Amino acid sequence: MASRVRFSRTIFSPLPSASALIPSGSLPPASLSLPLSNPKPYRRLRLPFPPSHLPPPRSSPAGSASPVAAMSSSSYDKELAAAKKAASLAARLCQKVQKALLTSDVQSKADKSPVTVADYGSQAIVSLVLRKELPSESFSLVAEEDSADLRKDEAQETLKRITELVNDTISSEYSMSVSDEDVLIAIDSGKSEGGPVGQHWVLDPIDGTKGFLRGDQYAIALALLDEGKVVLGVLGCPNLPHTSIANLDRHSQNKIGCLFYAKTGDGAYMQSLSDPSSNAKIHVTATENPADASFFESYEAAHSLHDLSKAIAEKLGVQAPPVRIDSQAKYGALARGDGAIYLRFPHKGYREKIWDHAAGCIVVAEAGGFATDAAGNALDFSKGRYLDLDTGIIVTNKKLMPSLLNAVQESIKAKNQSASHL
Ligand SMILES: Nc1ncnc2c1ncn2[C@@H]1O[C@H](COP(=O)(O)O)[C@@H](O)[C@H]1OP(=O)(O)O
Ligand SMILES: [Mg+2]
Repeated sequence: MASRVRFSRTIFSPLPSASALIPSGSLPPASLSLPLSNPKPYRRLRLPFPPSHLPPPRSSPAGSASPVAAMSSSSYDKELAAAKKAASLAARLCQKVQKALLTSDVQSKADKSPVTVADYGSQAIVSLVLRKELPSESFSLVAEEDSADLRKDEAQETLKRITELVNDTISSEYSMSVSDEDVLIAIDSGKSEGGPVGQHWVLDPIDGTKGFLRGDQYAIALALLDEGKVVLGVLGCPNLPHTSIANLDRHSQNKIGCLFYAKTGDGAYMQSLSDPSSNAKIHVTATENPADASFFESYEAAHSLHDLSKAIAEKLGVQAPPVRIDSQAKYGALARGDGAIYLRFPHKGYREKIWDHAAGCIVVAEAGGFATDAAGNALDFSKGRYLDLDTGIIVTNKKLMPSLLNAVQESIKAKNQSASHL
């Protein structure tokens, strides 16, 4: 029996009433309306949004096996500060939308429009904040969304809601206001192809859309690549409890909302999304004995082969049931020692994107863990928008990795043999 880590509505802090968020009866079912704070005398924002381009090539250290770069710990300080700010504001926007979704009687859970609003809004905020905080740098963003659908006539109401939400959210930090067109341009700055040369931001504006719609886990995942290596990563996990999910029953009343961050050579940290002063260094578990280990996998069976994970866990001697949660929140939870292993085996034909692993990968690596593909190769983020992978992704601490890799390879072999006998 899997341990399904679900988070009911009761875990959210006191909510505004649904009617405060959605005018009663005035909206069609697919609509989502959020309140605007009192408008301030905004200065119109005109950001330079050049088409994404690559900075001139720099001499790069010879490629090491690690996807995480080795740099001095003073590097990337201002980039990390900007990334934390961007992910925190994007998380705030997503929280507003999820609260409205969960408290709305109008909205159907199967309706994808809230996630659309939050996806686009989150991507626009991250893009705007990075440009605002790092104005002099060339800017390349590899991100999940583009504005093509939002530019269609039928999407204009949605676009207006997104712009309102973005303005409402950034008004807590900036005296500026953006137009619909600014939002579209900000979203489209995420069209970069990435690659091995120069610096590229990598963003999943909402990782784990299924979890977001269910009211469960999701993450805002932002990383920076430099010469093909991940040099920093930030994971905003608005619904993750501050303390271990391994003891969820005891801590079910605990506060939620975590921001994980890491920069190459500097360790991994966690802070409360609502209280930046609360940061603490985190480490993966030191568990060497698989019998003491627990493992994470996707909540959604469509995202990862649960049968294969079960076979691997049995072969390894893991006793605990799987802990199933959505999104890169799994990387964050593993990095702070909630569990020892993360197994991910997408169904045949699925291509992993770099934004689904870059931030999680450096958070775990800086916490003392390691992510590889099922053949034991380090993940390579330098090949563009996709990771070219052998079969799956496994994550654990360095002591457990050899025996885990062995169990993974034997289990895959056994699965392939039994498939060839059918
Ligand atoms: N068919 C699929 N197989 C594997 N992963 C998928 C599939 N469809 C979407 N995903 C992505 O898997 C990641 C979440 O997986 P999980 O929560 O199971 O770890 C998300 O990045 C999600 O995309 P998205 O970011 O659009 O939600
Ligand atoms: Mg994703």
